[in-house]
Amino acid sequence: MTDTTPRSTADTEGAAGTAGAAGGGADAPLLELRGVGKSFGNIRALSGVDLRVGAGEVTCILGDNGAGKSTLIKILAGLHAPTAGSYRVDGEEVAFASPRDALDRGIATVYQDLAMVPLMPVWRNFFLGSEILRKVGPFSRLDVAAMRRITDEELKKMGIDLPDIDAPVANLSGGQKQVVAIARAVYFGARVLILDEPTAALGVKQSGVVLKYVSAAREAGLGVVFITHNPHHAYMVGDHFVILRLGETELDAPRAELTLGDLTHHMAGGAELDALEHELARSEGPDGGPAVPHPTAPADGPA
Ligand SMILES: Nc1ncnc2c1ncn2[C@@H]1O[C@H](COP(=O)(O)OP(=O)(O)OP(=O)(O)O)[C@@H](O)[C@H]1O
Repeated sequence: MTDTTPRSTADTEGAAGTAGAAGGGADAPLLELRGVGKSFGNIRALSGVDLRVGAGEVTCILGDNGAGKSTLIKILAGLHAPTAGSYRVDGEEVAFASPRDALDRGIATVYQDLAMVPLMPVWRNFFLGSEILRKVGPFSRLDVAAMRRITDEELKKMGIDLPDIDAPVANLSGGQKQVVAIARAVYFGARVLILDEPTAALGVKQSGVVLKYVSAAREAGLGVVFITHNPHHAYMVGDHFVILRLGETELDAPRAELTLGDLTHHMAGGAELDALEHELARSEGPDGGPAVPHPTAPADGPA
């Protein structure tokens, strides 16, 4: 199931070079966290988290509110430094000082707000912050033709056919916006895509569109970290699953060891849910009826 083929010769050389230098070995994962923790003063947001993300692999991080997902993303993206454990890229330990450092190593994060300017055209958003310029006499001008052409080509490469790349991004559906953001990250050299709940605000059909491109990114050999609340979405594309609860790893398993039912059960509370079921079963009477009458049950005897 897992394809560890690097995307390009450049990737192979880069990965092998740094991994070799750090003693990580040629088969070092793209990303690896070992025993990572993060505290904010007395608040421990994450503790003892391990994570490995390989090329051509989708690792899903699931968890309820407050589980530590955002903190984990921020560590991976170079926004937070971990307060415990180690972070390795291509087998080499890193200490990112900023998201720019992470981007330079090919780690791109697509946040829920997508960092797009709604009223600007699709192509302009595609190149936002990395515009192509051309010299006109002593001046530099935006090379609109080149940016339009590349945007169109890159979207088509990912199988995205937008009717009009001159339309403002605000006109796109939520799913299309996510997909444009993914294509943009891939074009600018992402080897690892971190997707922050990309389907959270979407309906079934639009979620399907996004999940299709998560798969496409995997097929292109990228490592994908897919953060979600939704076990159904995770199971459709995931190769590996990590569930966080209150900052700790509750489950860490490859797809082969887990059914969708298991994943849903764990997300719904796992052991806590079992204990609740057990308690509810115990409150049933010997004949299977409730030992304590249900509040809406009619009282015995004359009214
Ligand atoms: N900058 C911060 N300062 C103090 N506490 C923080 C900070 N960031 C996160 N926390 C705490 O760390 C814990 C984990 O938060 P985090 O936002 O990572 O969870 P989450 O899984 O992303 O939740 P949600 O799905 O609700 O966004 C929470 O208890 C939160 O209050």
